[in-house]
Amino acid sequence: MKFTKMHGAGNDYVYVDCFAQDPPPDPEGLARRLADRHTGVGGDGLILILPSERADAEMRMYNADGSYSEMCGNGIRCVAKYVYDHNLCRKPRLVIESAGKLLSLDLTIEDERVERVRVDMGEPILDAAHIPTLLPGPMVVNTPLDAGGQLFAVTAVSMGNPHCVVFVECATDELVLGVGPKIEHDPAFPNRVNVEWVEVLAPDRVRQRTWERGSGETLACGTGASAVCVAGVLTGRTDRRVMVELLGGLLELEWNEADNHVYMTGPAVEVFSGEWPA
Ligand SMILES: N[C@H](CCC[C@H](N)C(=O)O)C(=O)O
Repeated sequence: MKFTKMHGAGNDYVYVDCFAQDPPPDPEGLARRLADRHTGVGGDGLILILPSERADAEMRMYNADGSYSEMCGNGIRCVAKYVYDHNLCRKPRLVIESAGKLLSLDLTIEDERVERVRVDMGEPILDAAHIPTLLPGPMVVNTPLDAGGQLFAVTAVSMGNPHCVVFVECATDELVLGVGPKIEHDPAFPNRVNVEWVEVLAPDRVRQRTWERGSGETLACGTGASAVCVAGVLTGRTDRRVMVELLGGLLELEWNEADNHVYMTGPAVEVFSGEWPA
């Protein structure tokens, strides 16, 4: 099986082009094997690129633990790059399907290759029941959550996948790596949850570390940065346009007031290709 390693701001996945080969029969198990950074290719998970009847391509994303995710922001930028650069569809605007949702992406092309992508992430989902979370609604904004014996004010946002945003003075390892997994598995989040730890540097700039559902700490999380942008506005901490500093790079986010859509702009990089024994 041929694969391509790509990353968006350091959030790296193993991509399998299913235009050219059949989808793997056990993507969950394959994701676990491929993601292992010692015995596999190494990555935060597996992303399948498939033909679609409704869009230019379909993305199906699996975390490092094999769990399926409805959406992946850094991943969809790389899917767009792969589709364009590998001549599956050479248009400067692509439509990609993920979990039944159609997303449109605008490509920045230099020397015939995609360098950066602007993704229309659609509208954030704020209704507690649809995050989903058992925390009291209708929306979860600065809501107290006891995790690891500490009380945090959390804001819950779904971008198709669930996020719990926590604004802190300093995103320490104790919080990110210690409390992160406790919140990921907290019964308040029936489908588990991605956890963003955010330092506000200025109304238009934040620093984010992410404990991801199913993958642990990643160098960047695109849907997470989208959730952070929304949570910053809801809690009065940031403007609607914000630069998000992540361990692996910078993402530009906007929660547009006119159409209520979140727009994310960032890089997409192809690292290498290889063969994996069938
Ligand atoms: N771990 C996430 C999926 C990957 C999201 C992240 N890598 C991104 O760029 O959005 C989840 O289970 O919802």
